[in-house]
Parts: sequence; C-alpha cells; structure tokens
Amino acid sequence: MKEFDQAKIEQAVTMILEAIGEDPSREGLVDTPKRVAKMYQEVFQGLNQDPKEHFATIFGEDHEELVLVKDIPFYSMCEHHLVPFFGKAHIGYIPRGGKVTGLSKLARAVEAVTRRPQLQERITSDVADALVETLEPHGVIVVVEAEHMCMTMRGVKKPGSKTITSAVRGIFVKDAAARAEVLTFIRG
Ligand SMILES: Nc1nc2c(ncn2[C@@H]2O[C@H](COP(=O)(O)OP(=O)(O)OP(=O)(O)O)[C@@H](O)[C@H]2O)c(=O)[nH]1
Ligand SMILES: [Zn+2]
Repeated sequence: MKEFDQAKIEQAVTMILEAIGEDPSREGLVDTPKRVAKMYQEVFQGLNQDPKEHFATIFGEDHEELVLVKDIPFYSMCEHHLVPFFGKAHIGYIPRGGKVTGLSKLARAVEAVTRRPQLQERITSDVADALVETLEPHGVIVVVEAEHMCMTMRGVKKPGSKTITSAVRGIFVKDAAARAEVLTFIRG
C-alpha cells in the first residue's frame, strides 16, 4: 500500500496557484492547498482497494438466474486531465454454484475502481473481471454510461455527450437473447 502524501499535494497545489499567476497567500486561497489535498485523499481512496475484496461475502443461495443492480451512480477522475467524469454503472450477473454476493458489494466494487485516476473502459472491465475471478458466475455484463468533463468544459466542448462502455463475459458473449434481456432491463 502506497502512502498518501498530503504535504506533497499541498506543495504542488501552491505551485500551480503560483504558476497560473495567483497569490496563494490571499485570504480565499490560503487554505486551498489543504482542501485540495483532503479532497484528493477522498476521491483517490480507491487506489488502496481491490474490487475483489468486496466479493468476499458470499451467500450459498441457489439462484442461477439474472441478478442486476442498475443505476449505480459514480464519480471518477479522468486520468488524462484529472477532471471528473461521472455517470451510472449497471452490473448484471448469473450466479453459479450458489455463489451470490451482497447487492451493496457490487456498488462497493464500483467505488473501489472509480476512486482513482481512471479510464471508463478500465472501470467497466475491472468490475466485470473482479466478478468473474471471485464468484465464477455463468456470465457477467457491466455497462457504464458517463459524461466526461474533459469533453464538456474544455477541449472539444460537447456538453451532454455521453460515453457508453460495456464488458461482457461468460454466457452473455454467445447468448444474444440473454444479453438483450439485460440491456432491456437496463434501458427500462
Ligand atoms: N478512451 C478513453 N478516452 C478518454 C477517457 N477520458 C478521456 N479520454 C480522452 O483522452 C484523450 C486524450 O487525448 P490527447 O490528445 O492526449 O489530449 P488532449 O490534447 O487534451 O485532447 P482533447 O481532449 O481532444 O483536447 C481525449 O480524446 C479524451 O477525450 C476515457 O475514459 N476513455
Ligand atoms: Zn480527460
């Protein structure tokens, strides 16, 4: 586990403020480096988490049909620009051999992977792979939809544009009808 270096972030933020021509000692900014460091500790706390650790809670429930938790809200930080991207994650899986996890654990896994510098594609596949590796289900489908601030407040400036990514594992790869069923539930 890597140490979170609060003092280093404070120094860096002070330097950024100086570099943009601000006065870091003026009243409104004097506590800003400290606030930003505290915020980074919160939004990057997933760096010390493994999404798989949340799937340790396993119930021996004989349900080999779809489990879908949809509309899990998340915030993450784009690793290219360190600005937020945010949206919803939807996670569906078909358990095998009684390996069912707690519903909240799916949302906890999303928290673990989103609270670090990220790419939307990696969030999507890391959640899917964590489920596959721990619960060994018949199939997993993860859909993530997000708005990227780096595409809205700067650069190409396209507010409202949405990026949708999916990761499909197991029987959902071949079974188009099963996949379509999940996507219908997600849309509905
Ligand atoms: N694939 C992927 N790309 C992302 C994600 N978040 C941001 N990006 C893109 O990362 C790219 C970085 O492109 P660069 O050309 O290196 O950086 P840039 O000059 O700031 O790019 P522009 O945003 O086009 O101004 C941009 O196209 C972003 O839209 C993500 O989650 N997944
Ligand atoms: Zn970006």
